[in-house]
Amino acid sequence: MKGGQHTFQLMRVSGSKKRYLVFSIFFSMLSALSQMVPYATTYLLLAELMNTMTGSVTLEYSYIWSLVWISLGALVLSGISLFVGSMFAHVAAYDIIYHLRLKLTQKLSELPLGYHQVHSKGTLKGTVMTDTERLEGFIAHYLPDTVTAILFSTGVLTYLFILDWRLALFLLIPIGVAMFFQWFAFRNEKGKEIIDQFFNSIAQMNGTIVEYVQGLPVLKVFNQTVYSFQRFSRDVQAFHDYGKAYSIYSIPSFALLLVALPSAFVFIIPVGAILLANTDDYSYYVTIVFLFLLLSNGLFLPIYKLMYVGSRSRQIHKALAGITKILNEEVLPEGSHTKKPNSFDIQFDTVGFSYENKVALKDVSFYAKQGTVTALVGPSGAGKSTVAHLIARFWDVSSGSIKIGGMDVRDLKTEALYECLSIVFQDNYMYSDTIRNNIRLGNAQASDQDIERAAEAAQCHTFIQKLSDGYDTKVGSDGVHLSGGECQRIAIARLLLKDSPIVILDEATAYADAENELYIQQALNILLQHKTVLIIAHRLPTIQQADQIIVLDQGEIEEKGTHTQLIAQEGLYATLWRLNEEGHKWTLKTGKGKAL
Ligand SMILES: Nc1ncnc2c1ncn2[C@@H]1O[C@H](COP(=O)(O)OP(=O)(O)OP(=O)(O)O)[C@@H](O)[C@H]1O
Repeated sequence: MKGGQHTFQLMRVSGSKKRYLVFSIFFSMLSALSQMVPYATTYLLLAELMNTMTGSVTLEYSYIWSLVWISLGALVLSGISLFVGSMFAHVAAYDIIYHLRLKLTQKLSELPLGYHQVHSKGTLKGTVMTDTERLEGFIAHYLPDTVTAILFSTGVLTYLFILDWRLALFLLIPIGVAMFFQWFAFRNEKGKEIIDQFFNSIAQMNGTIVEYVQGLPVLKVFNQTVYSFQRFSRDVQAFHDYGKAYSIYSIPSFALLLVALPSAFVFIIPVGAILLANTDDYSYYVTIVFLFLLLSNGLFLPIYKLMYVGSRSRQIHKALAGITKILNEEVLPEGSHTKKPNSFDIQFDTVGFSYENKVALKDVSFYAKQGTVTALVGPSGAGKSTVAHLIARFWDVSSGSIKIGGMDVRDLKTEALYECLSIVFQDNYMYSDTIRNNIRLGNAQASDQDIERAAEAAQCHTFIQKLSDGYDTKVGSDGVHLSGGECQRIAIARLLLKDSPIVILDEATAYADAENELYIQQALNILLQHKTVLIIAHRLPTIQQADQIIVLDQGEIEEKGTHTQLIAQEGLYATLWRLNEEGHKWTLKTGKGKAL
């Protein structure tokens, strides 16, 4: 049975203990066995009554009462075991989900940063939260039901075959037909495709919902409604269409199941009548026909539950596939050097790199001396960010090598590499925590004085002090809202605390307003002192003083030199510089063509 395979696969994957699950299975089995007892006692009771009616024995009330008490005791035991089994199943489920979520988040933190750039946060969140929740439901609710249903129905059917195989065969006809159609509906290629499309549409919608919420401010500014957000409405529509298709597809087989399962008596009564008409042992057949009628009804619920679990199995299979895909994702090989290099110059040696099917860098070689500033410029898509990201091992180079202090970045342990460098992005993430703790991320050992000193140097001390709780003010969803420039300066304070010898600036001041840009520049000047700096900037005046400017075009180095040398060369850089200057002269015009 797929459910059992899934559960044990889950336990293997999550590394959780088998104990709770074994207890759960044990008590579910005990419950199933106890459920069968009242049917056996009913059979004995009927047999006793028939024997009394035919005059072969006299009715013994003490025997009848003992059967009644055994039935009641078995029902109570069944209820208690079901409860205990279900409790253990819940504990097992939460234990597995707990370990699975830990493993997933651990794995996500081990995956290269490039992985997170290309995978939607919504889809990852869907796998870590929704898929694991689905598994929780499966283990906690369906597993005890499945164990009980399988044991009960096979036990009862075997017993009925022993009593009379002819009646048992006729009892099996409606059950078999219903089970076959149900199985066929969910196991054939069309069924699998419809179920896959439905669950893929849920995952897709999860991804776009997160994106939609993140992009809401932009949508509002442009006065857009949900329906104009094409991807979102398209995904919601797809979910609706596939959900409808899934329901339409699955309803007939479920309807058949609901009609066929309780209709076994239609077969048992005529076959029973024929058997009664042709037997000498009348009282025996009256007893078992009665028992068959009783049990055909008793089998309905467990078989219905089994079929229901079967119909969910593909969903569980998909959730498990999503989880194992992340867990099996390849991490970059870990280097063996635990200590950071002794020096911090950066050397690119004929570096080539391709994204899945796109060449981004070809034969890129340059040397950035320790303590100097290297600027990367070039048209959009030239490969500037790729160069910066490769130093931080967002991915590994396809060919050539990148060395820090003469040591290949692939040979450094992740901690050693990230001790060497810091990256300042355009957008800086603030955790839902106090400002103090957000800055302390740069160095967990930093004292409050260190934090304030860093904040002062990063030009954010003054505005932090003006906040209601100063450094203890919470930021994020349930705290104050900070402007992009303020977040940027807090991020710089964080990096000042970290004090890494290499700093990469990726369009760090691109969106800052004039006042913030001045503050950020001042903060950066302090951060960058005596560091090896790699800076990507579209606004060329900001990198005019760089020790070396590397001009990239279509993944290749076009020119290299200082600002003066490159202007003199009159190549691509000189053209970009001219365009930049013209851009600065650009002013908004009024409707009448006058400059504002
Ligand atoms: N994750 C990715 N998957 C596939 N292709 C990518 C990916 N990231 C970048 N590229 C492609 O690689 C090339 C180089 O991209 P890169 O971001 O390095 O350029 P850039 O010079 O930094 O551009 P910009 O100035 O616009 O930020 C581009 O053609 C881009 O489309």
